[in-house]
Amino acid sequence: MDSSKRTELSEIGEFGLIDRLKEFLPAKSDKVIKSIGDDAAVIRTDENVFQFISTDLLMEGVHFDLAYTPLKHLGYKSVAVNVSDIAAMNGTASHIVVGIALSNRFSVEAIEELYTGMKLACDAYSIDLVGGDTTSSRSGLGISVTVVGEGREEEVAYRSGAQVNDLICVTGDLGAAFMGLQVLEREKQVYLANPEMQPELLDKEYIVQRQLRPEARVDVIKSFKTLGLKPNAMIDVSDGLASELLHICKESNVGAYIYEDKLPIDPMTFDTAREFELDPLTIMLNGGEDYELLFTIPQADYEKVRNHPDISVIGYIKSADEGVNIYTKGDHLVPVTAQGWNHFKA
Ligand SMILES: Nc1ncnc2c1ncn2[C@@H]1O[C@H](COP(=O)(O)OP(=O)(O)OP(=O)(O)O)[C@@H](O)[C@H]1O
Ligand SMILES: Cc1ncc(C[n+]2csc(CCOP(=O)(O)O)c2C)c(N)n1
Ligand SMILES: [Mg+2]
Repeated sequence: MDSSKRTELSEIGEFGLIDRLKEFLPAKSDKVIKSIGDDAAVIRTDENVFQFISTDLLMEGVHFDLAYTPLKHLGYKSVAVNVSDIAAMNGTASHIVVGIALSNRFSVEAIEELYTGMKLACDAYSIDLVGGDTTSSRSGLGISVTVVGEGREEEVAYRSGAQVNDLICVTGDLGAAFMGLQVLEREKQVYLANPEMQPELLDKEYIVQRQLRPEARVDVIKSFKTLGLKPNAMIDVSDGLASELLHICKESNVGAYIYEDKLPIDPMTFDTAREFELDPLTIMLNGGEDYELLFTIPQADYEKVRNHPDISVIGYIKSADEGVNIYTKGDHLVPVTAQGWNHFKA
């Protein structure tokens, strides 16, 4: 690392920074099967049992706004987003440790509310919270969760495993969490302008809940086992479909074609996007925080997913020289660019 030169974080963005750290920190032990660069690190523990480790930090003002985020939901979400990274490896989460940075603006009851949400998530995902760290903060609430899990060697799905001609699949629907956030921000502004006004959230329940209390798709991971399906590559959608597809293509050294008319969107997300004069396609591609799974499977496995209610086939893996493109409804072929969430990028 050249420390005589000053490079702005905004020049390289979050992913450029991670690439540099990855170069700087090659793994020493041959037990490290996958170091920096996937949804979780993969460590060999036993002959064919692999352990996963991943961590996610949630910062007030960046990841949540306490003006409209109930602490119980926040506790649930901070666990769910971590479990999601283990699911993205086709693994099973087992334990978490939790660090919290607090100011004395929080009461003991408020912190118990946060932990009630975490406990609910631990129960829902059958994991145990086994430790953590507590510190004071002068700049808002911070929640750091580290999760460990495991999986069998032959079942692990890396970002790097996509093969030319694979089908590209995504679970659930896209863009709902982003539109939920827009609604919450709008209601916050209305409230600030006139505290007498009641928030109008009743008809937006689904998308608001997708923002405040997302679920990790462990249900889909379980159904892979029942279906006898092992994705060639997988990632969870935290920064937006476009960004995650580009990660899979970069790591697998392949290209991709996806189809706008195959992308799954809930009618409430679509209608709310229109209400906000936003393009539903942009929201589906770049919204972020969906915590759905994006994965690729061999074409021979099509029958296994064809009638699955929670899986959409959205395109094909192509060779790298074909690029990563989307066929829009007007039949235009447009390059997919990552305009989703990227810490530091303007
Ligand atoms: N500060 C860091 N130091 C070392 N490795 C890092 C750092 N930040 C991220 N990484 C690693 O970079 C890879 C990609 O991280 P990233 O946070 O983009 O993935 P993710 O956890 O799937 O996404 P998200 O944070 O949106 O859930 C992971 O292997 C992660 O462990
Ligand atoms: C108050 C507030 N502002 C913005 C957002 C949106 N947001 C924050 S982090 C992130 C991507 C995932 O983060 P990471 O990559 O760190 O896991 C997104 C889409 C929000 N939820 N709340
Ligand atoms: Mg991830």
